[in-house]
Formats: sequence, structure tokens, C-alpha cells
Amino acid sequence: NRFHRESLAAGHSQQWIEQMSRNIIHDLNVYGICVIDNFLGKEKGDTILKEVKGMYVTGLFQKGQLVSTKAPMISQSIRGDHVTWVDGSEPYCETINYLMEILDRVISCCNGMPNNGLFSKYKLCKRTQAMVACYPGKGTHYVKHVDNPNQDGRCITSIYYLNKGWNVKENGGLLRMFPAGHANQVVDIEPIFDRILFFWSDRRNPHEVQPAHAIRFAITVWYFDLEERNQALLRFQEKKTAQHARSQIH
Ligand SMILES: Cn1c(O)c(C(=O)NCC(=O)O)c(=O)c2ccccc21
Ligand SMILES: [Mn+2]
Repeated sequence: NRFHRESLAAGHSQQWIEQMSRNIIHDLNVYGICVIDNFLGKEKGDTILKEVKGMYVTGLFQKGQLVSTKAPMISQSIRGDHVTWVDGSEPYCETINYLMEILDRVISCCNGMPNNGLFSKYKLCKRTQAMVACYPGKGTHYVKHVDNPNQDGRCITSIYYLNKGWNVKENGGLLRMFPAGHANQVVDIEPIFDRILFFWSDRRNPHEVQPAHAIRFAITVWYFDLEERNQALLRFQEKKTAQHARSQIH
């Protein structure tokens, strides 16, 4: 649909970075969402998928949160999404690290580009580590939510999908977004291999992951707005100090 773009992934030169940034700036200003296909190219995508599968089979993913099945009588509960966090320096994540470096260059290019519209309100210079997520299938899903509903500092969500030959009809696992201000129009995004997605992390973009019936991998990075992040850290610090003071009184 309208904002699916192809990236000329012929290596990642500066002009490629700038072209991607212009696409992201345009789409986030107009739709609040940007989808780019063939982002890193098959070779890099394959290597990232291999690294993620390697982490999964070596049991590096934390157990997913417990979700009970619909059938109450069966007490067995399936585990939901499994996640693990990497900062990219781990020896088994060299190409995941490459993805993070490319994303950092693209986002910093967006940040510095003249006439970047809504981006001019933000200073995008820090991010989270990368969250590598796996839905083990069996109907595991993620309920409708907003990533950053209460100004925790996260400004842009970036999700890189790794699922080859994904068929939503059989496998489910659709990302359904409910962009605010676009009058109950939903945006359905298939989690297909080498696709990258960017969207505003706040209440502009509620979204859900529909039940997945096959193993579904994705890597997410959140970019902070410096000011909002600093305010959030201050609030968090004050809360901790107040709690500490209260705990001293008794
Ligand atoms: C596993 N997983 C998620 O998949 C999404 C999310 O929105 N995913 C969208 C997607 O994978 O298309 C999340 O937003 C999320 C937030 C905290 C912890 C885990 C999380
Ligand atoms: Mn989310």
C-alpha cells in the first residue's frame, strides 16, 4: 500500500542513508508510519536471521510471560513472546550490530536534515538496546497497546522483521496499527523478511500483534527524544528518592 517503499540496498552508502532518511521523514510526517522493504538486502538479512536463530536455540531468550489458554479447564498456559536484549557488542550479534549502526546513521540523518517537519521538535541522539523478540507460535500474540503512553522518552519505534515466506493467512502474526487521527483506519503490516518499520512510539500509534501460529522473529530499537528522556529520568529519580525517604520514616 501507499507507504511501502523499496530500498536500493546496493550497499549502504551515505546517499543511500540520505534517501532512506528522506523517505522516513516524509512518511512519519504524513502517516506517522514508514515501511521500507529489502532494507539491508538478502545477504545481511540472512546473516541476522542466522544470529537470531542461534541465540534462540542456545536458550538466550528469557521465558515469555505466562499467558493462559482460552480454555479455562486446561490449566496449561502457553508462554507469550520471548525477548532478549543485546547492545550489539556480543560476539554472536555482529550483523545485528551492523543493523543498529545503520539505524543510528539513518535516524541521526533524519534528525539533522533541514525541513524535517515534526522531527525538528525532537533531538534524537540516544536509543535503547535492541530487543530481539520471538513469538513461539501456538497463537501467542501481543495485546493492543501504545509503546510510550506516558512520556518515558521513547520517540520512534523501529522494528526489523526476519520471517521468510511468512503467510499471514496460515501463520497470522499480523501487526495491526490503529493510527490516531486517521479516523478508525487500521494499517496491517506483515512481518516479512528484511522489512523495516518506523513509527511514532506515543499515543499516535496503538498497535497489536495478532496470534502467531509459526515462530515469528523481530528486532526492535526505540529512539529517545533527549529532552523527554531527561525529564522522565528526573521524575523517576525523584520518585525513588521519595520512596526511599518514606521507607526511612517507619
Ligand atoms: C515482544 N514485544 C512486542 O512484539 C512488541 C510489539 O509491539 N511488537 C510489534 C511487532 O512485533 O510487530 C512490543 O511493543 C513489546 C513491548 C515490550 C516487551 C515486548 C514487546
Ligand atoms: Mn509495541
